[in-house]
Amino acid sequence: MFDFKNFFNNLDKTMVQAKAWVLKQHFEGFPKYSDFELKHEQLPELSDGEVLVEAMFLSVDPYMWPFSRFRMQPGDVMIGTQVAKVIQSKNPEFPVGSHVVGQCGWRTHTVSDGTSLIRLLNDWPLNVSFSHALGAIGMPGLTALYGLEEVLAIKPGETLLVNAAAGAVGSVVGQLAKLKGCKVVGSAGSDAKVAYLKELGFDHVFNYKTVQSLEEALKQASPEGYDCYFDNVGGHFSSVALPQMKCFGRIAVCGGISTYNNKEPQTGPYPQLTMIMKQLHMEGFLVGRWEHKNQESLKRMLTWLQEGKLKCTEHVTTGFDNMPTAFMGLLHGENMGKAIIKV
Ligand SMILES: NC(=O)C1=CN([C@@H]2O[C@H](COP(=O)(O)OP(=O)(O)OC[C@H]3O[C@@H](n4cnc5c(N)ncnc54)[C@H](OP(=O)(O)O)[C@@H]3O)[C@@H](O)[C@H]2O)C=CC1
Ligand SMILES: CCCCC/C=C\CC(=O)/C=C/C=C/C=C\[C@@H](O)CCCC(=O)O
Repeated sequence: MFDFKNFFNNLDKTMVQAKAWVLKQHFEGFPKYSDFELKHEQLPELSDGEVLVEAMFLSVDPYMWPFSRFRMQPGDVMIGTQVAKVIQSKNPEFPVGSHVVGQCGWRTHTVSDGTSLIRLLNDWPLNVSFSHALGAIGMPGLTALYGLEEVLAIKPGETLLVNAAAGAVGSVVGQLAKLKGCKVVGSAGSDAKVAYLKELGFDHVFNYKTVQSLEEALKQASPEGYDCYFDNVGGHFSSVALPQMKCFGRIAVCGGISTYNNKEPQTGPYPQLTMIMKQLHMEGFLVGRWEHKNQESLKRMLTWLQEGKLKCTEHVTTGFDNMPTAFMGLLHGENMGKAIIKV
């Protein structure tokens, strides 16, 4: 006689209840709560080679806006990276209790076959939060490092301008530039962020939302202009910053967050004449271009962190159900440092 009671009892134990945030419809302008939908799902028992990971920390990033438009369809689970713990395993490379970082999306639990999507966080220092694998010791930190070294090739004594400077990428950009012996000018959207950046050692910082004139603020910060510009914001800010570049200046186009929420494309002064007259070099980049360097680069970043040369600040939102809130908060500039969700 088949023991249905035992079967269903065991079935519940092996089938994990997971939650996932899906994109209900594409964002039109600034994201709204109604653009997201929380789904519940039962995950199947593991097959050989698979692991079940449970999210500990999840990242919200600006790229999720543009990437959702180009990489996702309504109904897809929101893209994103998380730090997770292996809670069930049929893959000897990922023992239960190990920690991973992976592009699992906005999910509480994920079944993975252990391929490229997840990476073991082996030998992670006990005194360093795993969450930093989503920030300074992860994709944003690498973005800062590669933008400075590979794109700008910044040299000691040069003057760097960085906007969104109190954020995950910008705050690392400024600190690394200081380590490289540069003068660093940063902009951010609150007085608290300005104070934080001055504590980090930025030479000059201003609140772009409250200055009388952005042009004057840039001139006062560096009357002789800028050798390098690490652009996270684009739009009007960059239109004003470009004419203040020194001749042969270099611009790393990292992001354009001032434009992501626009329903209509922004138009502004065209850069060509300024670029010709000042013989500027402007280069867009994606952090994945140097993936082959990530292992050595992450070791360098971790060393600077442990030596106290790199400070990592996080803006923590608690609760998986608050992911849309954290994401929209990021786009509103509510975060100082790396925006993460602690489950
Ligand atoms: N090219 C690449 O490979 C990568 C690019 N990026 C880009 O780098 C930039 C920074 O990313 P990240 O550090 O993760 O994010 P941040 O942690 O810096 O958070 C975003 C910040 O952008 C600022 N911001 C938001 N909306 C606007 C606006 N309308 N105008 C001006 N500033 C705004 C806010 O700070 P504030 O208080 O200053 O307004 C906000 O805190 C983004 O543009 C992102 O797309 C990130 C990773 C990889
Ligand atoms: C496809 C349009 C790209 C527009 C670029 C906009 C912003 C730049 C930016 O923020 C880039 C971020 C890059 C992140 C890279 C790696 C990952 O952690 C995200 C991977 C997402 C994916 O590939 O699915």
